[in-house]
Amino acid sequence: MSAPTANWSYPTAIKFGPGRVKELADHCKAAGITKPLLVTDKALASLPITAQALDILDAAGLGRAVFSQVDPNPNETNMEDGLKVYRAGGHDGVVCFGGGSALDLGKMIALMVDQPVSVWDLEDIGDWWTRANPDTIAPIIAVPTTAGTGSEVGRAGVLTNSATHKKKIIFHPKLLPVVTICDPELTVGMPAFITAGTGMDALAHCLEAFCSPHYHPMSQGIALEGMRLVFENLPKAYATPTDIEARAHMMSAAAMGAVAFQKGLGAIHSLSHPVGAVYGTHHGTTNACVMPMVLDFNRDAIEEKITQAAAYLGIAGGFEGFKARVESLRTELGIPANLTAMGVKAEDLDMLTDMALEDPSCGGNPVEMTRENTRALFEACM
Ligand SMILES: NC(=O)c1ccc[n+]([C@@H]2O[C@H](COP(=O)([O-])OP(=O)(O)OC[C@H]3O[C@@H](n4cnc5c(N)ncnc54)[C@H](O)[C@@H]3O)[C@@H](O)[C@H]2O)c1
Ligand SMILES: [Fe+2]
Repeated sequence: MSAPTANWSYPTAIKFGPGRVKELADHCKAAGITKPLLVTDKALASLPITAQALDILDAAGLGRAVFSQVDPNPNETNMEDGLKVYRAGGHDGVVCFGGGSALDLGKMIALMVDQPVSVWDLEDIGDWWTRANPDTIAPIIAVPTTAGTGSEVGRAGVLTNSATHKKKIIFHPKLLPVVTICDPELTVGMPAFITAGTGMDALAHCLEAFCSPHYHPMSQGIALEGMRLVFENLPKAYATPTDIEARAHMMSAAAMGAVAFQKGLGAIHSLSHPVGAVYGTHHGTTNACVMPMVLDFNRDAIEEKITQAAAYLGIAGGFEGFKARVESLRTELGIPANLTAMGVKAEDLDMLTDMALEDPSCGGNPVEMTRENTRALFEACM
């Protein structure tokens, strides 16, 4: 099988397949966007894939501009700078082009063009999103260049509050892109450690959704098949960056992870969010680092489910076999085996524990997270 090409409409319109970025201008026009602001990050802005996307917009006569002041783990200053460019340029839509950082920041710009409330009032808590004026949210087209976060099919963006160093999940139903272009050729140039970390983020989404106790059989099925795609294709994409078929399957797995995690996330993400916010570590790499320890932490609640998953995935040895597979994948991908190796300091563990317990991902963890067991989990990760 070569890399698949397909048009999907779940959960939004997904134009999937190699080379499909060429359709970018057509989709802008169809969405009523005549003057897109392309939001990307500083490193991507100088790469040929970004020049190619801009050429496509230029050839169609769309009056585009670029905003690339996007940090990894983007913050509200990036958003405010982007909003100034958006408003000054009279733009009428956002093309989010990049990894999760650029996608999320582009979504925040689209959301906050003209809102009566602060972005922090739109955190993914209860019905806070109803505080926003939906009519001023700009249309979003997403073009992922990593295969991990799934932000391209999600209705949330992660924004770091640079004053408090807390990562906040900002939610609105209209943050779902009107069209997503999943072109695996765009992911070929990712640095190897980003291929590894983003791919493990997709696995973390599928695994945590699968283990979450909430009732959502549709997500359960998607999460299981998403895990299969990661186990089979991430080592191939890492070893042979030009393997377009493996890259395509990883793009599917990333989107599936984000679809699945409406069922819930868990301790992997609630630990990883504060670590990323405080130390600036890569999100997916941090998730992968703590994944085996979180499996142990949740063992009593998930052993049966993981044993079923292992059988489907062709992994021998039930829970232990599954955990060993995660550990060997982590080693194969060159991901640190503990948080100490990622720069986390023992003296920060109390603060990180407090922050983890505030993270909304805690709510989806199959074992209740308390101050005592979360602190012990952090220690086990060091
Ligand atoms: N919205 C969501 O649902 C969601 C889910 C998970 C994570 N996130 C967030 O997404 C962010 C992480 O996103 P990410 O893991 O995609 O990393 P990223 O967007 O921070 O990108 C990592 C690095 O890879 C580079 N890069 C990206 N694509 C490239 C390519 N094709 N070629 C060469 N270099 C490339 C970027 O320039 C950057 O330096 C975090 O802020 C995380 O919290 C959001
Ligand atoms: Fe994630």
